[in-house]
Amino acid sequence: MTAIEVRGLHKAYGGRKVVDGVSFEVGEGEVFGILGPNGAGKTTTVECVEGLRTPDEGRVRVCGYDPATQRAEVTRVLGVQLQQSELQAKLTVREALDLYASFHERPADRQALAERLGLVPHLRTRFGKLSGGQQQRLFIALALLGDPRVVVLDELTTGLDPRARREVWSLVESLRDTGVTVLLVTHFMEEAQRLCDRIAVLDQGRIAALDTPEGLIGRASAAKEISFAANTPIDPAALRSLPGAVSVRTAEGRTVVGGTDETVTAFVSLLAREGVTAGQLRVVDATLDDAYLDLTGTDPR
Ligand SMILES: Nc1ncnc2c1ncn2[C@@H]1O[C@H](COP(=O)(O)OP(=O)(O)OP(=O)(O)O)[C@@H](O)[C@H]1O
Repeated sequence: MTAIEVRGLHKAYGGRKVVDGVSFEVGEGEVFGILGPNGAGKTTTVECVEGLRTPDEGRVRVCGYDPATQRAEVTRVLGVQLQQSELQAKLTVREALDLYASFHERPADRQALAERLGLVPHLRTRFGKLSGGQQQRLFIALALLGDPRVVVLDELTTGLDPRARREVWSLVESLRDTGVTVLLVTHFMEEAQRLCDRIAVLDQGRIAALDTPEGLIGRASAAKEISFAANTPIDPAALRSLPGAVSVRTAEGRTVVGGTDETVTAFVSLLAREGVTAGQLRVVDATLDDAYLDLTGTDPR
């Protein structure tokens, strides 16, 4: 079943189009990522899904309900991660859980949720005294209080240290295991690659690509990168003419050739033929970063 449907979504601010014909569907139980440079229209898109913005044009449905006109129904099925500033510093974790539970007709079991998210030792701690990772765990708990079928997480791990980020990732993985559908907006490639079943890359209000992480990586112009420091110079033209080679550049005394498996084999033969020794030779596979850069021409960080 389709959990989220977005079809032909358009939104402009003051005559400037920021979402320009975005369409995607998220299946039940899927973790769907939205990636894109600053200002690409990611938040505007998810805010239309949440019912916080009204589309100028297009169809948006969450579990079959229209967020613009069926707010009560959408609130029952959708959980939204709050932004940090929306909680008062003096509110304790328990008070926050009680307050947000009161917004729902049939709230989830607060104690079980607190246990699942490791919040039990912090129930009496004020929000302002929680670490960044603990605050994010509380935001996830609040998003889950209505026992939602769909959760929207927008830049969930921005500002967290690597350990806290990994902790939050495990929580999202455990959400997936319970069959909850997740719409995740992120700037982190590693996060998208690890958590998402499929990813839409948004660029200037349009979907530049929509695929699995592996599918997107396969679209990088160079599937392999050979990097080395040669003991004698190699003619760049010879490297460029290697079969499958798409790029040759030098960086910090090293030469980097982008290409395919075929390029790697031909490169090794070239070294043997020319009697060149390549020091610190490395061959690495393309990553989601490479694919993202090729698709958007911008660095994700
Ligand atoms: N209420 C608003 N009024 C006018 N312009 C807005 C409004 N909200 C967003 N914008 C503009 O619309 C564009 C898209 O913003 P949006 O927040 O959707 O992008 P984003 O992809 O989420 O960006 P970021 O990664 O920086 O959060 C930006 O140029 C932003 O300045």
